[in-house]
Amino acid sequence: MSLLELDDVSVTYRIASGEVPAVRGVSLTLDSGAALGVAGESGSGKSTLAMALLRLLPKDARVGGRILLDGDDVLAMKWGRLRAVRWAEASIVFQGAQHGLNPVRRIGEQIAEPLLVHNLAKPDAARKRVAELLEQVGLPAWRGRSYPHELSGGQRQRVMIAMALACSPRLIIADEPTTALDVMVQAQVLTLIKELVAEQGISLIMISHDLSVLADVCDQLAVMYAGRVVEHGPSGEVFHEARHPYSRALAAAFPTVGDPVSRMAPKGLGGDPPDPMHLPSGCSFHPRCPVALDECPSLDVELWPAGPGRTAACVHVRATEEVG
Ligand SMILES: Nc1ncnc2c1ncn2[C@@H]1O[C@H](COP(=O)(O)OP(=O)(O)OP(=O)(O)O)[C@@H](O)[C@H]1O
Repeated sequence: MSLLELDDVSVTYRIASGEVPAVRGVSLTLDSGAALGVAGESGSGKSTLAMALLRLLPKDARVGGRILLDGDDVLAMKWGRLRAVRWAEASIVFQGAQHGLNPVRRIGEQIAEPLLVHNLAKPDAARKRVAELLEQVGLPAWRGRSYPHELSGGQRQRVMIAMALACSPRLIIADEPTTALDVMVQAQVLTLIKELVAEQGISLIMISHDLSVLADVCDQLAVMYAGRVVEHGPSGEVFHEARHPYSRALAAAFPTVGDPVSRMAPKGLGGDPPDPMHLPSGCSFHPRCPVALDECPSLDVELWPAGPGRTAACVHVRATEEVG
């Protein structure tokens, strides 16, 4: 059984001027110990999807479809069960660690908190576990007595990872975990995440707009555009031989891990991502697509088979696979 199964998941935000369909019909699975990367430009729905997984969305968000964590229906969970699942079974590392830490409490107390709150350790055992966790993320145990402002950005992000690991979750969701860091520190934190996944058998969902970072860390990649998955498959293949023109543009935008141009629009793509309240007809990507056909504005796109273990939502893929 998969650790996580998303079946036709959609998220719509209700705002004063109408409804924002931020995530549309996403179906994905994640096996135990596997790492899935979710890529896409700003606004493609990546963070909304991540937050939906642990029901962390604001009240104005309506979630549809099914999210199964170890066979348990997350959307139907009672509050008490959901609290236990967060941290103890699955935890999230957000970007910009400085905002996730309490500035007036010592690092060690903050790492110990989930252990104590979930009754997973008594204070003495929690102290030992904090020292162990700090070492695991490459920080000396005495750092537990520091305050967040005494640490660098990279060290703070390591602390956030230690917090996420505290209750030994089976799944970590990392939302742009290295975006706020400089290139060298970014590479160190990525290496740490890779080691944790490989050595501790933790499953990972990593979100980034940088396909090269995801390809480096993850086994599988899902590329999102305008709330939909437009390509999915083994990460090396999606990165090096993308079948969807949008994934190709994303891959070309980030040739090396940690490229500082990472906030720029994908190379070769004109225009901006569409406003979700006014999505283009047919394939949402057609107004920016360099290989669009006359039929694309009225095409009913879906994820078509694009080779072994791969799918892509592009008319060219459908045509090739039909012929092949
Ligand atoms: N609370 C909210 N209320 C209304 N709309 C929202 C809300 N949060 C996000 N959105 C909209 O949902 C869409 C998806 O946003 P989301 O933050 O999930 O994208 P993203 O791919 O994670 O982008 P980024 O990389 O910039 O974080 C965007 O159009 C965004 O404006």
